[in-house]
Amino acid sequence: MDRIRIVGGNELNGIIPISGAKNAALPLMIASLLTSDTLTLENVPHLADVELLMRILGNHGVDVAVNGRRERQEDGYSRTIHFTCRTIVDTTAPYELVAKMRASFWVIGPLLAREGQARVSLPGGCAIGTRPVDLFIEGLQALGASMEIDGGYINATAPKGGLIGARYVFPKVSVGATHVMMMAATLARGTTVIGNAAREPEIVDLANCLIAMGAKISGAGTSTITIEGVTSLSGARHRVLPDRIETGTYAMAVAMAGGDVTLENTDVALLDTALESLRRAGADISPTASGIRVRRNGGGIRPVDIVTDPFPGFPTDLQAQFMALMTRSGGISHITETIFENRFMHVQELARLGAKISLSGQTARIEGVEKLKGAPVMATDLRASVSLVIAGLAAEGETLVSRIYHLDRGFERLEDKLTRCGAVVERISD
Ligand SMILES: CC(=O)N[C@H]1[C@@H](OP(=O)(O)OP(=O)(O)OC[C@H]2O[C@@H](n3ccc(=O)[nH]c3=O)[C@H](O)[C@@H]2O)O[C@H](CO)[C@@H](O)[C@@H]1O
Ligand SMILES: C=C(OP(=O)(O)O)C(=O)O
Repeated sequence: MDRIRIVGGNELNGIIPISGAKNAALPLMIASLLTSDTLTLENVPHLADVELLMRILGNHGVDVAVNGRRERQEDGYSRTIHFTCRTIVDTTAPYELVAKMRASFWVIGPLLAREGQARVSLPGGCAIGTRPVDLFIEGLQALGASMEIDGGYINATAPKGGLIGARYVFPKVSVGATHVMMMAATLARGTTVIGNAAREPEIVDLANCLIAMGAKISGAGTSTITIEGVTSLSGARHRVLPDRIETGTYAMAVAMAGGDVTLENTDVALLDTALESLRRAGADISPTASGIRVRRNGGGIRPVDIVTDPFPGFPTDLQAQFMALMTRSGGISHITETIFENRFMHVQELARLGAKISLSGQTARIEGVEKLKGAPVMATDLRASVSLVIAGLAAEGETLVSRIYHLDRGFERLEDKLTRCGAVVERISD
């Protein structure tokens, strides 16, 4: 199994191109199930999750054509991909595929809206909490669907004549359930109003693509989204928005290792809260014409407390990376995780590098240390894995990160992007 070897101690200097967002590309690809025309997506990152979703969509009858591969290598292998689903050939999403990636469960919305039925396995995904699907069930029930759990699958059936628009207020903010409800409602009869909707930029990106396909949606990016159902959607061409989690991850890597890096093809507005926390920690951050310049020269890392929250709060997907940074701060910081109850799997691995972290409920107390020392580590989820890479950049000697298939789910050309900025990072294939 591949591992990543990092020799710490080098500053990062140069340019890192930011890829299209995994968490936008996935729902956008799924939206191709809503139309018999071609949906063309530009800036699709080359990631294991994207490849897997292509297979899952193929199973439902989506024809996938890739072009533009490596058309601009500097942009990070982003590809333009055409998705065409003339007819849905299978409304079942099997366990073998859905168990590997949680977002694949989201096909339930378009399948139900277009075909009136779906049989979708209960999902898997990163091991960061129990991650139930009650909100999806309640939301789709509000649109008139009958939802039954049978043998690990959800059998969903729309009323005769299709889903019916309704007003539904989520009892808790959910990104996935908002994506699904929004997609399902585009083809429902009448108007749907989603209350307490997720406001993440990826929701806005999906809404913009659906609008380009002919959907009538207003309010995406606020907590109330209104969707007026239409009878059919057409094809469209849409560019996937920049990955704000990848952006924040590299910004934290620079803050950790020191240096001066410009993150290209991204936007400060996508991660205000996280960048503000980084500024308080001592990084110098400024917007450029096409991205963000991050610097930390000389000064130490200051301790900063954070609490994760739905957008526009501090993203849970950057919590592990920020914790890695705080292990080298000049004091004590606290990190509280409010989204996922089991998202501290990186704590014991960071401890192998010499970090001093104690946990009390959902809060970690991090006592900054003078130095970290390289060690073999492994991670059990995507963002935890990259937090170990960040720690390794500042650790003395060699850090070997195993189980890096997690990293390949969400970081395009990670070792290449870091190496070009002066880090010593290499993939070892055993
Ligand atoms: C592919 C993708 O975009 N994944 C992101 C998405 O995951 P995902 O969409 O799975 O996360 P949600 O926003 O749905 O989860 C938020 C919270 O709601 C809970 N919940 C969710 C659904 C439900 O039916 N019942 C329920 O209780 C979850 O267990 C969690 O505690 O948003 C998360 C929160 O920003 C990110 O960490 C993930 O990277
Ligand atoms: C948790 C994540 O992904 P998923 O929702 O697919 O498990 C993530 O992107 O950090």
